[in-house]
Amino acid sequence: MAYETLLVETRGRVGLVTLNRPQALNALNRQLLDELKGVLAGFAADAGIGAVVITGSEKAFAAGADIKEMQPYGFADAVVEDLAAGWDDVAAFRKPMIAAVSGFALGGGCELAMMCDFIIASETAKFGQPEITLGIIPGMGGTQRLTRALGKAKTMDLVLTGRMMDAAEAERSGLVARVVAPEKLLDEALAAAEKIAGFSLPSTMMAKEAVNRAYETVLSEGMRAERRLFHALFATEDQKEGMAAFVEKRKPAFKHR
Ligand SMILES: CC(C)(O)CC(=O)SCCNC(=O)CCNC(=O)[C@H](O)C(C)(C)COP(=O)(O)OP(=O)(O)OC[C@H]1O[C@@H](n2cnc3c(N)ncnc32)[C@H](O)[C@@H]1OP(=O)(O)O
Repeated sequence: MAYETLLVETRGRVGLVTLNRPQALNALNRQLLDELKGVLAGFAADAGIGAVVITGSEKAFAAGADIKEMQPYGFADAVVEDLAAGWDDVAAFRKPMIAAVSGFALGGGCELAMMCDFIIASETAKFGQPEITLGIIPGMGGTQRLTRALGKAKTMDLVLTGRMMDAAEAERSGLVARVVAPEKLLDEALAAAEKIAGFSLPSTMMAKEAVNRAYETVLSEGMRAERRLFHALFATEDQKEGMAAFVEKRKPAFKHR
């Protein structure tokens, strides 16, 4: 299937989505969101996909939501359309998803990267929430996910000044999992995704669900959720296979069930 704003391919068990609006530094417009949601729904339903990588261009992962598209909105339009709410479907994707970020990841671009399970950044990456310079605030989760990732002080600094932080600062602050040379970015992200996709899919999905629970609940509830997910995995064929393979000193052949 052809998309106007995305390039989509599969590499083995990995789905690779490249944001493709170079003329607008991959600004996130309605069409891109619709296309991305469609692609992710396809990957969600495809048993052959075990992980996804989202990337952009060398210059920009994404320079934010499309300002030209938002410019004419009034309050009523934003409320009635529930502007930015459609991105919650992207954040709700249940298989592991990695953001491979080069260049600008600003506003909605930074927020999209944070919807992924972790971020691998090129040394050239620049993160920021510059919405304040436009007379608005982040609307795709920036004030919430950034605070959870960086803490209040750094988030206030970024959100209130609108400044950008480079990859080294983003890694030091805990936003980014790894920083790599620009030419290694995609290979590193695809290798990580391939590795994840080789594990039992129920276990990677439950690992993701359990870690995400830590963001949404108190410790005792999170522990209970983890324990139940942990117990549930003993009902899978892959748990039998994984442990048998360890004992028999061979590689496991997971069937993802
Ligand atoms: C989702 C919410 C609710 O949280 C809100 C948001 O995301 S609001 C958007 C937040 N993002 C920004 O404010 C960043 C806007 N862009 C820039 O500041 C600059 O483009 C830059 C610093 C990223 C790069 O600057 P430069 O290299 O000088 O390139 P430009 O000439 O500025 O851009 C090239 C081209 O892309 C268009 N562009 C860039 N960003 C956006 C955007 N977010 N929306 C729409 N269009 C964008 C820019 O207008 C240029 O196109 P032309 O005007 O030349 O046709």
